[in-house]
Amino acid sequence: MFWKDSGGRSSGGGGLEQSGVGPFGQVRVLVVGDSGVGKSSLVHLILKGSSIARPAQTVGCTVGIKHITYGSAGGSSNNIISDVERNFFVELWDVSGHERYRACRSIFYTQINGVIFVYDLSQRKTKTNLNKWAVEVAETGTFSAPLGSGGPGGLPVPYLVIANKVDTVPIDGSRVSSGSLVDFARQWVEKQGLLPSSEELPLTESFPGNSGLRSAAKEARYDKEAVIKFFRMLIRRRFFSNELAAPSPWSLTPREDSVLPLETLKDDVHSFQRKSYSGEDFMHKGVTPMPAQRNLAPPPNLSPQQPAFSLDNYRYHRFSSPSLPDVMSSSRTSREDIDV
Ligand SMILES: Nc1nc2c(ncn2[C@@H]2O[C@H](COP(=O)(O)OP(=O)(O)OP(=O)(O)O)[C@@H](O)[C@H]2O)c(=O)[nH]1
Repeated sequence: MFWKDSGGRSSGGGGLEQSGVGPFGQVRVLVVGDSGVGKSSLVHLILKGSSIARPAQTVGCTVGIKHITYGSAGGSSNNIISDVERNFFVELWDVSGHERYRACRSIFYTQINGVIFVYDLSQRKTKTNLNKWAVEVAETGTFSAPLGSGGPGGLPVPYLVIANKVDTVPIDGSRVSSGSLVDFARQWVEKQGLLPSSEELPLTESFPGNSGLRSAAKEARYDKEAVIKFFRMLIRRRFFSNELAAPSPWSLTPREDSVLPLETLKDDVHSFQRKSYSGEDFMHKGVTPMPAQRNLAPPPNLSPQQPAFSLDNYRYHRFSSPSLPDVMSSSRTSREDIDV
């Protein structure tokens, strides 16, 4: 079988709700990146809440389904939509990074709502290769609820960049050998003290936005809350927003220091689902921002599109609790005309 559904059944394009409890709709998220960076391990972690010891190499594409609720159980009675927590499915399309599927994998790039780019923190080449992935998806894919402005390679949907295998990088920040000549040169230059930061060395085809999330899928560590928020943002855009053409809140330029703290997270989906969208929730479990994260002025640049998640993005995005009623009170939309 060229691809398999590993997690359940999708509800289709949406609107299948029955008395507020049935599935309401689905969003589709592509998970792409070079072979071996840990996509399947990460998807397994997102779906099951645990690591997988020996993931099989993906054949073509594997589709997993994550159940998410969206809405407020304690919503105001003046607001019909926010009174109900609705059920959604997030389809995670884990596309094989192996070269043998290059010619045909674009068949999986259909009606995409968002993209998760994964690279291996110890293999710099896998990061620079994300450009190629972005171009491939942008040029050959079809999209649902596209953005007004394009991201890397012209990608017209929100995206998230996850640097996996953080466990392979020494805590002091020095890099492990990647086997790449560019990395070797970078390490040499850094040792000479010629660069203030390793990220300053220009790389051809460097992927936009050096920040993003870090994970160690093998050790079951990732920023679960941020990933769930990404999914919820996609749900909001797909089903509850009329503002596709507006400047996107996730187009703000992230800062270098916006990588989120790693935590070992237990699978507490249900308790998380009951949380509100307050900005405080984003300050993960009492972790306060670094001094440099508190006082900076908002980044000025609104384009091109940048990864959806950074602390900056959370400060300005529309998930904050004051904006939620607006979102939820907007009529159901317009988005259904682009159903799969
Ligand atoms: N050290 C370490 N190894 C990891 C981590 N995540 C995944 N791996 C290992 O990396 C290898 C490849 O992982 P996969 O999840 O199959 O990678 P993939 O990106 O899905 O690969 P393809 O299916 O070929 O596209 C496996 O041996 C994993 O156990 C991690 O966080 N740290």
